[in-house]
Amino acid sequence: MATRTRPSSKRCAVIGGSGFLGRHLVERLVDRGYTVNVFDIRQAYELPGVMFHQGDLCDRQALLLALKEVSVVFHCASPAPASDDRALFQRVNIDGTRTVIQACHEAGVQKLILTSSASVVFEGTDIKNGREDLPYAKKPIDYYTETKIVQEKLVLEACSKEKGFLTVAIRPHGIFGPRDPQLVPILVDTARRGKMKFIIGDGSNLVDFTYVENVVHGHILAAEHLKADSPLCGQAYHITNDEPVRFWDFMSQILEGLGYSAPRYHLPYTLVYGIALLLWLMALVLRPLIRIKPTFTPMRVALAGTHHYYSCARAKKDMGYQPLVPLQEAIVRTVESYPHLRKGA
Ligand SMILES: NC(=O)c1ccc[n+]([C@@H]2O[C@H](COP(=O)([O-])OP(=O)(O)OC[C@H]3O[C@@H](n4cnc5c(N)ncnc54)[C@H](O)[C@@H]3O)[C@@H](O)[C@H]2O)c1
Ligand SMILES: CC(C)CCC[C@@H](C)[C@H]1CC[C@H]2C3=C(CC[C@]12C)[C@@]1(C)CC[C@H](O)[C@@H](C(=O)O)[C@@H]1CC3
Repeated sequence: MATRTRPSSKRCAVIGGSGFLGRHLVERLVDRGYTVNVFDIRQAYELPGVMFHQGDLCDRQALLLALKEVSVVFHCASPAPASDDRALFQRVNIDGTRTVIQACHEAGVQKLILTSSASVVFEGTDIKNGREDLPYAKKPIDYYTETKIVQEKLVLEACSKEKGFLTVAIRPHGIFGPRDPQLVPILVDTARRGKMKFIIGDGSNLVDFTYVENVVHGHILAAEHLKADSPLCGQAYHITNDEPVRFWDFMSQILEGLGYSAPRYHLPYTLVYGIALLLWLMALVLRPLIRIKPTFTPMRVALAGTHHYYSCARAKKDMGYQPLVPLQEAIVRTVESYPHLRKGA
């Protein structure tokens, strides 16, 4: 059992703090006067006022060192969705989150803020202005989503006013911004391979894309509003840009901003989804022999061809959330941040 010293409310830990969202969160926390411990399997940068602890979150002893005298923990670590590795997701998102909760108890942590995902309720059919009371997906499309559901339940069920351990889950959707290793790089790579010529479906589907600084703002508000007498205890909150946009308009704006052509030709949604499912099954069967990573996974096709946007009214009401950066400005800032991905660069 770790020896407890009184934690300061401005001392926090960010698990996954070397990642895209984690690093933006760490930078903002430092600006706001927090002392930050980063816990991650890799150290990606150095920052004054930030102490790095390298380790696997499944290792309780390693975690305990990073949680010493910490009162607030942000848990935003996860394997990348593209890894599609069931055992890894199970180990990190489920078993590892149990370990995080246990280590928080042992270290005397008072608040745990989990980065969940709005996808926990998405199973490939339209969601329009979805609220947090939508049921969890009964048939999640991929392992990532399957384990994010269990992870969120574990964290919310651990909330206990009696034990003085408060938890909340933030559900962002489609995070984008500078240094994102997923959305823009995958999009550009697909365009460079000549595969971004087609619009899946009729192109009218509305979705949420959320600028990383708004997601960070939602996390910090949640941490600061999470109190024993607040409605946040044990609840999930959507954090979005509150400006649903046509999926294909958003993609086209990023592509054209970087000098690539926007997709023009339409393909029927069911056809592309069927092909993606077939490719995914083939990749699964061949996995012991060869590792194939299809670009058009069933999850990506579902996200590209359906409506999925969420209401953030609960976050506005309970924690005074408002997006700080509007969508158009966010797109401009994002495009400018990727000069190395411009066509011809
Ligand atoms: N990117 C999005 O669009 C999006 C949307 C909704 C929710 N989320 C969630 O936000 C969180 C952050 O995502 P991101 O996009 O910044 O991903 P990211 O891959 O950039 O960051 C994840 C970090 O977790 C670390 N990590 C992974 N396994 C670990 C382990 N076993 N122990 C310690 N550290 C480990 C990685 O090293 C990485 O630095 C994740 O929980 C993700 O599920 C992301
Ligand atoms: C190949 C094309 C059809 C699409 C190319 C762009 C995609 C790589 C992105 C478009 C929407 C993105 C997205 C995610 C990953 C990258 C995209 C598929 C998530 C699945 C990442 C994990 C998050 O938890 C999801 C969320 O709920 O926010 C993301 C949803 C959007």
